[in-house]
This record gives sequence, C-alpha cells and structure tokens, in this order.
Amino acid sequence: MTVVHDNLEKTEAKMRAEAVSVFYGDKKAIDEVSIDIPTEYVTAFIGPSGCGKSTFLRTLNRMNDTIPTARVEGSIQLDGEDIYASGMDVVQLRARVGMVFQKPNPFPKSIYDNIAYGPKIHGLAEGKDELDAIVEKSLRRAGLWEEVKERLQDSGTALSGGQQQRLCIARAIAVDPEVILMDEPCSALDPIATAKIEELIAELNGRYAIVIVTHSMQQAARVSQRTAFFHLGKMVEYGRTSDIFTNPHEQRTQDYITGRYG
Ligand SMILES: Nc1ncnc2c1ncn2[C@@H]1O[C@H](COP(=O)(O)OP(=O)(O)OP(=O)(O)O)[C@@H](O)[C@H]1O
Repeated sequence: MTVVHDNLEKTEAKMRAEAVSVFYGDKKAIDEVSIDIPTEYVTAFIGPSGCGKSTFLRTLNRMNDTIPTARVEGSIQLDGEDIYASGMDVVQLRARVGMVFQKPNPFPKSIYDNIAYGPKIHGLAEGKDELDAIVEKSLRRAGLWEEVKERLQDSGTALSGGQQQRLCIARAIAVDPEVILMDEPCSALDPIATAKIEELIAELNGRYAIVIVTHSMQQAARVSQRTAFFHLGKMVEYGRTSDIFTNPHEQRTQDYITGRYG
C-alpha cells in the first residue's frame, strides 16, 4: 500500500493508474501501483536503481509493448479512457503521451524535419506555411528557436547534447501532446545543459502533465511539486515534493533521502 499524504490539493487526474503490475516473464517488476497524474504539477518518480521507475513510466504510453516479455496488469486511463483497451491506437496514444529518453535520440534528419515529421504523419498541418509555423512554435516553446533558426536544414545530430535533448522535447511538443514523460532526461548532459532543461520543464509546467524519472533528488526537488518514491517495485509514498524530502512518513523513504541506499 502506498502512503499518500493527506494534505494534497484536489486535482483532476489527466492520467490514472489503478493497481498496475508489470511482469518481465515471471518476474514482477511493478507491484500494484496506483497514482493520479495531474496537469497542474510536475510529478517526479524517484527511488533506488532497479526499483521500477522506468518500467512504470513506460506503461503510461505503452512503451512496454515493444518488450516481448513485458506484461501489464491493472488499468491505466488517459482522460478516463483505458489506454490498454483493444481499440486504442498506440501511435495516436504516443502522440498524446509523448516521451523524452535518457539519451537524446534525434532522427538523422534536418532540425526542421525532426519537428515536422510528427505533425505530417498525424495530419496536423494543411500546407507548408502551417508546418513552418508548428516547427517555429515547437522550437520556441522548447527554448531552441534562437539557437537554430538560421540552420534549420542542418542535421539534428550535429547539435550539442543539450540542444539535441531540447530538440527531442520540441519534437514531442510538435504533435500537441497532453502528457510528457521524461526518463532521466538530463543524465547525459552537463550542468549547464541540465539547468536549461530544468528551466524548460518549469516553463512547460501546467500546459502539459509532466512526469520525470530522476536519479537526482536535487533535481526532483527543483523541478517537481509532487513526488512518488518507489522501492522494490512498489510505490511506497506519494506527496508534495517538499514534504517527501523534509517530512517523509515512511522509514524507507527517509532512508533513501538520507542516502542510506540508492
Ligand atoms: N527488458 C527487461 N527485461 C527483463 N527485466 C527488466 C527489463 N527492464 C527492466 N527489467 C527489470 O525490472 C526491474 C525494474 O527496472 P527499471 O529499469 O524499471 O528500474 P529503474 O528504477 O528505472 O532503474 P534505473 O534507475 O537503474 O534505471 C529491474 O529489476 C530490472 O532488472
């Protein structure tokens, strides 16, 4: 059972997970996790290595579907709709619930095409002018426009690591998502590039429901307002980020934040 703090403001659940378990073959990696993901706050998933943070994150846009041995039980809803229902269009789902990975993974295409690809396949733009406008808006929103506007035809892979990660965020934004999942988005970046991504998360907060998996408790404290602490496949505790770090209710959370393991 998760200890959920009782001082939380009421929010709408953009996404709702109910009793979600995930198996890799016979091995249970996630054990009956329930959580509501609001749009108002950034949610951080923290916990020691191997506790299942990434596994659980990936259930939220069915990224686990790509792992043949993975099986998900329980229910996950987006605006009340079961994302594992048989009629769910997974390509559409992953546009609505975008994802940014540890290692920036731009397509080996131009900066422009990295952003334009999604809107094109999802039919979001009528013509070139509209597509240009989406590309500019997405790059602006990701804080990258000024740096790349003169070289939109250069390869996305030629950018610095931090720029590539902002390009990946712009790419997620371009298809007008409702939720953005970030799996340790700064782990391959230097402190300056990390600070830029953290600023960006603050700017995007409220417009999209954002979930970030992070190894860094400092980062969770800087960017999130809600924190879920995971341990051995269970979600142990959920509350305001400030409370999780200063007044955890559970011994296991206390042990983790004071550096006893992890
Ligand atoms: N593709 C896979 N096949 C089999 N087991 C897996 C697979 N991916 C993860 N696991 C196992 O599931 C458990 C949870 O892993 P997961 O990567 O979700 O944890 P994590 O908390 O994100 O860890 P880290 O912080 O090290 O990335 C671990 O025991 C891991 O070995």
